[in-house]
Amino acid sequence: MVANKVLTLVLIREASRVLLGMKKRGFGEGRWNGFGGKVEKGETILQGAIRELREESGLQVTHLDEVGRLMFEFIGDPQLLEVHVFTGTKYTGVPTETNEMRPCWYAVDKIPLKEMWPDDKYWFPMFLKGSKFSGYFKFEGHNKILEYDLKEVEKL
Ligand SMILES: Nc1nc(SCCc2ccccc2)c2[nH]cnc2n1
Repeated sequence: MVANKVLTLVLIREASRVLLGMKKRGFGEGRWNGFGGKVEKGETILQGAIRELREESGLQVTHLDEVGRLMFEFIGDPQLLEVHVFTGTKYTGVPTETNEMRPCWYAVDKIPLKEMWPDDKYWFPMFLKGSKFSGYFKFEGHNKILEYDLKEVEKL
């Protein structure tokens, strides 16, 4: 039994816009997404989220709220991805392009869902409403969802 791979995903939000990054290489390349990645040994999931945000966007935050938990299964890969989704509104710094990500602000009614992971169109509306959510998506490759379940939750 392979342990889950724990990942973070940070969505910085202002009143009517969300900061996304275009992934320039690696997992999810060519898609807009929040900022995130692997949680390293010796750091908490929250510390990993804060670190990845800083490394990938240049933004510094002192507080993030966990708003979602998403599990991803990719057919043929025994390791499940366990993605902890965070949001924050108070930050310092200016969104800066890195070799990983090209940041861009998107109005909440113009989220580029067609250029994002296919599961995002199911849970992003819950995120925008300020709900907490928990979901599981089974993928074949990186573009086809074979099955999923997703629910809004009171508590993660
Ligand atoms: N939105 C979204 N994100 C991810 S991975 C997020 C975590 C991550 C991992 C590696 C580098 C950067 C960020 C997904 N996987 C499958 N569907 C998905 N949807």
